Order: sequence, then C-alpha cells, then structure tokens
Amino acid sequence: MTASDAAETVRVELGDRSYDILIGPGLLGDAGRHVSTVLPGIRAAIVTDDNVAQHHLETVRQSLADAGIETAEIVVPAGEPSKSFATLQEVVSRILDARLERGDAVIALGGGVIGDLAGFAAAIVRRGMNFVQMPTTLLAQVDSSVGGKTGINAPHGKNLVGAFYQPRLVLADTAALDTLPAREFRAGYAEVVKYGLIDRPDFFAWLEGNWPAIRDGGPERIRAIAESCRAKADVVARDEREAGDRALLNLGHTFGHALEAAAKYDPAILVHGEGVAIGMVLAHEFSARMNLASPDDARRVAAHLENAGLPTNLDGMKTHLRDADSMLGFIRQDKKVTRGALNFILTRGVGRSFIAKDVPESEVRGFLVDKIGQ
Ligand SMILES: NC(=O)c1ccc[n+]([C@@H]2O[C@H](COP(=O)([O-])OP(=O)(O)OC[C@H]3O[C@@H](n4cnc5c(N)ncnc54)[C@H](O)[C@@H]3O)[C@@H](O)[C@H]2O)c1
Ligand SMILES: O=C(O)C(=O)C[C@@H](O)[C@H](O)[C@H](O)COP(=O)(O)O
Ligand SMILES: [Zn+2]
Repeated sequence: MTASDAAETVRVELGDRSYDILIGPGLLGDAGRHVSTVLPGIRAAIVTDDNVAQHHLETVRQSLADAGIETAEIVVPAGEPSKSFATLQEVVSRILDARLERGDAVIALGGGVIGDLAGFAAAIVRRGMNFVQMPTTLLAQVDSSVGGKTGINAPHGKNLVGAFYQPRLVLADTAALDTLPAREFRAGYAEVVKYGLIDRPDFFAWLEGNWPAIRDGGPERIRAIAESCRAKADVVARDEREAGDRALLNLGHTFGHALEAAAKYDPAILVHGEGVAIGMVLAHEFSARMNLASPDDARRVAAHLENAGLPTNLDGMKTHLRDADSMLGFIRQDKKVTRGALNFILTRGVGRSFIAKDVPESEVRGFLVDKIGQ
C-alpha cells in the first residue's frame, strides 16, 4: 500500500512541516516501507503499551526490520496514569540508552496516551527527534495523532505539561481497531461526534443514522475516520498553536478534563472520551441555561451519545465529585483561561459551537451546584 493506495489520505498543511495521514486496513504490516519513504536511513524507538504490544508490536517491528530499520522497543503500562513525569523519564532514558540520534525517530504505537507521551519525549530528547504516529484506538485515529498536541498530566490538571510537536507521518491502520475493547471504541466515538457538534451539523445527522455501521466496521467507519481527520486538519492548518479557532476542538473538554482530574485519571472510573461525552452534554446544557441554545439540542446530543453507549450525566461520578468548588478548582487550571477569565466552548445549537470569552464564574458555579450540590 502506498500513500495513493491507502483507503484515504488526508494532508495536514503546515508549510515545510506538512504531513500525510494514511487511513485504511493493513498499514501496520507495511509500516517499514511508509516510514522509510518519509525518513530514509533512520533507526527508531517504538513506544507502546503492554496491551497494544501483545496485539501489534511484532507486526510493526518485523515490517520495520524488513525495511532495514533497526528498533528499540519501549513498553509502558497501559492507561492514563502513564502520562506522568515518571513514565516520561523512563521513556526518555530508554531512548538515550539506545543512543538514538536527533535524526532518528520516535514511533508512537498505541492510543492517545502513548501518542501524547511519546510525542512529548520526541519533542524534548536532543531538542527534537523525528516523530511518527501509529494510532491504534479510534480516538487516536480521529483526534490525538493529528495536530501535534503532546504532553503529560499533573495532579493540578490534564495535559498541563507539554509541547506542540507535529509528527512526520500518521499511519491509521483501521484493522488495528478489531482488537480494541468495545468501551474504548465508544469512548473514541465521542471525539467523532465532537466534529459534528462543532460546525458540521450534516455530519452529526449522518452519524445519528450510521452509528451501528461505524461500530460494526462497515465502510462507514473509514468514512467517519477520514471526515474527522479532515475536520481536525482544517482547524490545525489555520491555527496550529491555538491562538484562536483551534480552541473549538476543546468542546466538552473544560468539564470533561475536570471530571478526569476528579477521578484521579483512573480509567476504571472514567476514560477521556467518556469525560468528553459528559462534557459535551454539559456544554450544551450550560448553553441552554445561558439562553444561548434550546434545551432540545442538549437532549438531542445526549440521546445520540446514549444510543452509542456513552455516559451523558454525572450519575456514575457522584462519589468522586466532592463539590462544585473542587470542580471549579480544576476548571481554573484550564489552558484556555486568560488573565484569570474562564473561556468555554459553548453553542447556539447542533453544529454551531463558538468560543465564549470571560464566562462569569458565578454562572459556572451555579450550574455545577445544580448538578452536584454545594
Ligand atoms: N493530543 C491530542 O490532540 C489529544 C486528542 C484527544 C485525546 N488526547 C489524549 O488521549 C488520551 C486518550 O487516548 P485513548 O482513548 O486512545 O486511550 P489509551 O491510549 O489509554 O488507549 C485506550 C486503551 O486501549 C488499549 N488499546 C489501544 N489500542 C488497542 C488495540 N488496537 N487493541 C487493543 N487494545 C488497545 C490501550 O492499551 C488502553 O488500555 C487521553 O490522555 C487524552 O487526553 C489527546
Ligand atoms: O487538538 C486539540 O486542539 C484538542 O483540543 C483535541 C482534544 O480532543 C484533546 O483532548 C486535547 O488533548 C485537549 O487539549 P488541551 O489543550 O485542552 O489539553
Ligand atoms: Zn479530547
């Protein structure tokens, strides 16, 4: 398979840092050829987690070896807690142990956790090595492997330490999703829905009718992934470092990230896509409370996410949410805060999201008190 015979190719236009996202089945088995086309003559570190390693590491290692690419394999524990200083230190040490040079590559083979962690390591080792994304979750294929946000979490909040650092190539092997647990597939679907809710109402309506085919692996799945990548690539090309429009990709994340932090990043309680699903419903409900949108929109969004098996309210989180003020504490650490003012992504209806600046904290607090108590 070449770039032209991948089922879909989406280009992220960033001048001399532009790159392709190849989407389709079987790309991991041909990874060596694709990587050596873009980065001839390199060695590489493959960073992955212990679940993904069982299913897909040997395929990638062998393919790279066949193309003459020598590799070091770095396997970290699966799950959000690996987006930590401790695991970053381990990954960095192992890359240096392997004496990889700046011109060599760090390959992220896994979900968003691995992409964010390995991408940050690539950004800081020798002040920037080549970076390749091989996303193996739906979430990573439609969102985290694209656009160059890398980083780790802090006890203070999500993704608070990181860098913008673009990959040289993204290989989204849609057959890799066959081994993904159903819960993780649903979680990734929340980010697909997000693109419809931001500014693609027709895409949202299409998703409402096509979720079962996407779930079951019909051609609609590749179409949904490619449409999501096109949506993200568009935004990233016009605002790489979130000076403006890129913040729209944060729909549902201000509440969602606070929920993940409240759950102490424990995937047994909540994974990122689930936090985003709840967060998007809360963003629509909050918009209705502010008389910006109709409550019917919030109901429509919740109905579709529920239909896809995602959580849409705080019922499952109650024991982990102390009070409105502890949630507000996390929200104040959000990266969209400017000069102390809260900025949210709110909506005027399905597909009509916008950046709301200087949202009164008293309104947010009142909303949270209604939801979770004082
Ligand atoms: N950088 C960005 O732009 C961006 C965008 C969205 C989300 N994120 C981040 O991504 C992370 C969430 O990513 P995620 O949902 O992919 O989680 P994840 O990386 O934890 O993967 C989810 C689970 O699926 C397993 N897994 C992955 N691929 C598999 C496969 N093919 N078969 C079997 N098991 C597999 C993993 O081991 C893990 O247990 C969060 O940290 C979030 O903040 C970043
Ligand atoms: O790429 C972006 O920009 C996004 O906001 C995509 C989000 O889905 C993703 O979760 C991102 O990591 C959140 O970014 P953050 O800057 O709020 O940490
Ligand atoms: Zn996200």
